[in-house]
Amino acid sequence: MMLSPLCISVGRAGHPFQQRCAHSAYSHARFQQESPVFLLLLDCVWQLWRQFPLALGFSEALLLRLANEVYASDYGTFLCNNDQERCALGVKDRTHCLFRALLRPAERDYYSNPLYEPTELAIWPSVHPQSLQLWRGFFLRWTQLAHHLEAVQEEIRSMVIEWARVAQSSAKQSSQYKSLCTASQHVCPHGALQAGDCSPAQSGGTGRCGYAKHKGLLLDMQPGVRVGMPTAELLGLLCRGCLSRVQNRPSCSFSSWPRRMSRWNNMESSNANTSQENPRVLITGGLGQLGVGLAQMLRNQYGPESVILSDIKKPPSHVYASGPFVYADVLDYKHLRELIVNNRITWLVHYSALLSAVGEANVALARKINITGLHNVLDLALENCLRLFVPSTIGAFGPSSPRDPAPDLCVQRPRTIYGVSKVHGELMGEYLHHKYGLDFRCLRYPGVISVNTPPGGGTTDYAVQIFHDALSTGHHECYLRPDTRLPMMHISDCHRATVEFMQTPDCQLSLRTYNIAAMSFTPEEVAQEIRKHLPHLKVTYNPDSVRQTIADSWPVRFDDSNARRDWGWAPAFGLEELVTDMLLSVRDKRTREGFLVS
Ligand SMILES: NC(=O)c1ccc[n+]([C@@H]2O[C@H](COP(=O)([O-])OP(=O)(O)OC[C@H]3O[C@@H](n4cnc5c(N)ncnc54)[C@H](O)[C@@H]3O)[C@@H](O)[C@H]2O)c1
Ligand SMILES: C[C@@H](O)[C@H](N)C(=O)O
Repeated sequence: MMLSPLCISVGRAGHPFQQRCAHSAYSHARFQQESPVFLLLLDCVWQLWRQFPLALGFSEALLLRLANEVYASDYGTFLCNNDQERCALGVKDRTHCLFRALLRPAERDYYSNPLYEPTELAIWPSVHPQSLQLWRGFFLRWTQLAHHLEAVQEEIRSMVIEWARVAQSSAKQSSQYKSLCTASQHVCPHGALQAGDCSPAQSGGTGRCGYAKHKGLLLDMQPGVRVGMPTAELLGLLCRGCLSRVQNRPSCSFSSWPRRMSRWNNMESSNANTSQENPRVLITGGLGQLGVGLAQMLRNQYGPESVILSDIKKPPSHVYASGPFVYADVLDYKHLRELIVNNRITWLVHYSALLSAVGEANVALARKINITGLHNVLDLALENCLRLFVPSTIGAFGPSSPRDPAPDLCVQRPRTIYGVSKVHGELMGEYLHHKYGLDFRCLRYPGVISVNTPPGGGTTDYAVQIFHDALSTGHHECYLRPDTRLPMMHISDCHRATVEFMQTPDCQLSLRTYNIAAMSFTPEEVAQEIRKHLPHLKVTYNPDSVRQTIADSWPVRFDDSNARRDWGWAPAFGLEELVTDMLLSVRDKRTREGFLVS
């Protein structure tokens, strides 16, 4: 702890403890030199501790102990004004040192912060008056409150110990973990919940399983563990959905939980309820290549009425007949808000965007839809406590990014407005997640290959068109060079990844933005694979400079190991399966629509 030597100095440097507090804060007499400077220091440290509960290695209990010891102590640590006085009186020989006592293992354990996460990063406390709070643990220590503080600390400690124990028996645990963490089975100690959200704390709830993670703390209780009231309160604190209830409870000593969560204090979390029910999903830009199929997959799981497709264009009749559709322009904030409120939306999937090639042709519009539209959606998600999914893309990387493979975290300097807007989306979402707890989730999709809805003007579109050409004219003119390798994915893998990711409990996510990968091929390789079925396919190459430049700046492969590890991502389609499926589906579609099939 660094303090300005001009203001305060601590310990050996010679803070005059005797003058400042010898006559005790409990006495009515006041001497000229008396001043609770050390107490002020402790209060400052407590403010830091409160704003950054994971950043300091000690607990509030240590600060309270020091605050007491400085006025009335069995130890000699705070006696006298300086070393000279202490030597003259033989304080060191005739008394015991408090700090040595505090370093004994039992004491050390007791005063350590079980939530402590070492980090290299500097912490920047807020010094706004509204950020500074009354140190209730000290100033109201004779009231009921203090007892709860201890109880909660004890609960945290025992849960951390329990977690360490459980983590050790990992083989059995990991399979249990996987199965228990699937959304349908996920139940927290407060009652049933899914997808990582939490219902309001209920006293004495019995957890069939319990998962709570708040910034690195994973609490994992065995099925059948009886959870006492303080645990339920604690878990309530650690789970976003419960914050409002618990923080407003006067007996809860954590009423001063970090400021960054204060947004949740003032509102009833809709997720608290909805986590027990099916989500209610709104998809923006839903009539593009990806929206209709995703809606179908979600409707199969949650019922047709639970998913609303929206877009600014007229839906084809089969889409209109398949479930709710509404007109929604992402640039119209008020209307979007009305839709979200009136339909009690809990998940928002934000698909509206101009893709890479179209975006370059109309930068102003791309900026508006991809950035202004995104801001509207982020604000609405935050306001209404929605789980927000925003797709990103291989296009979020640029020529200075590692290309083979591109990891989740690396330099991102895309050269398209599309890519820039996507990086902006990733960063804004993550920022709001870290600052306000927004449940932001983002997958970087590869080029997606589908049959039913044509792609909306991207650089990877050739990989869809080639199948249609192969089955119609037998000739495809490719706008990319034959050796342009890009990550690609079958649409059903893309939808499955999205749904699985959305259902993953918060506690399993170590990132908010993940790469997902399935395969990576060049135009020549996909043509070769198609020729195994249609040997007559002819492909000519006429590279388009805009799209070729874009493709050359993108990764050739994605590293998706984090997605595989954290939430079990695994693609079902490789190139061979993709080609077989695409040829079948395109043939079917063309036949149904009365087109010639070669
Ligand atoms: N398709 C892919 O290969 C791919 C790959 C990576 C990421 N993505 C991302 O997935 C999302 C969906 O992609 P897609 O392929 O379905 O895109 P798409 O271009 O096919 O569809 C986008 C939809 O947004 C709609 N839209 C445009 N302006 C709008 C506005 N103002 N308000 C509401 N809607 C508006 C369009 O009408 C269109 O239906 C996009 O964000 C895209 O960046 C797609
Ligand atoms: C890759 C993806 O973002 C989109 N298909 C595009 O090419 O723009």
